[in-house]
Amino acid sequence: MNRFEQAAGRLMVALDYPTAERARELIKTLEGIPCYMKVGMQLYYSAGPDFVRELKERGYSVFLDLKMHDIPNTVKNGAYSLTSLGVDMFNVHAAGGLKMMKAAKEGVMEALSASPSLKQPILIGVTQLTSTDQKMLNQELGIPGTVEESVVCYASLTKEAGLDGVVASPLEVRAIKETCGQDFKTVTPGIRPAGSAVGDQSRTLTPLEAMKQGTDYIVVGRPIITAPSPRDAALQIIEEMKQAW
Ligand SMILES: O=c1ccn([C@@H]2O[C@H](COP(=O)(O)O)[C@@H](O)[C@H]2O)c(=O)[nH]1
Repeated sequence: MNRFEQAAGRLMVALDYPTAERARELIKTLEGIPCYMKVGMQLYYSAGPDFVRELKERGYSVFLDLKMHDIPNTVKNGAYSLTSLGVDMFNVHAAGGLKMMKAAKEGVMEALSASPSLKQPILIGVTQLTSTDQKMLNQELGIPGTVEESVVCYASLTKEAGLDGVVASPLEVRAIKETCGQDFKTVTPGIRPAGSAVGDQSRTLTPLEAMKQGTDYIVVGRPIITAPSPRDAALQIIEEMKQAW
């Protein structure tokens, strides 16, 4: 694998579109770039599992970003379904607690036992959303301490539950890896190339800065999908990622 492919495989493009048709247009412009495709609630709720199967048939790795958060039994059954669907990565909210996250892992393992040809998905916990800032954490959510402390606390809980990693901002990657180990995966949204609009994100870094923090995957939506040329935007981000090595 060359450096371009290595970097592209760590870029997750957020297909935040209302329909499969719109997502397909973007995918066409990114042809030949072996990035991960992230399917979130907007697209999944409209296009469903068929669109995930289509992405898999086209050879993409798929992160299904549905952030499950429910009682343990429900999450276990959801995890069973998503594992059976063949996604490469999916997530649950760490705020659902240890029992809920362990149940998610059980759902994965039961699906794998029922269909041994399935590949085990990477299962990750969402810590604090990258839109959450210090004031919101303390005053709205009623969680004391710093954002980093809360993120590391959720990351430790996620590891204890047997999951593979977390979603966090790139600003917390070093602290997460120091506490949970270098192999514990970090998936980081809140990526903003220099000069691009921050929007509703609160905890951001550029692609290069995020890679230098040691993140495993960067998630990029609007800076690519709303760019005049999404292909050029994605290629520029990959070039920036490569500079970290
Ligand atoms: O904490 C989180 C968890 C998930 N996301 C998702 O990542 C993308 C980011 O999109 P941008 O347009 O680059 O802001 C989006 O799909 C979110 O749902 C996140 O941003 N933060």
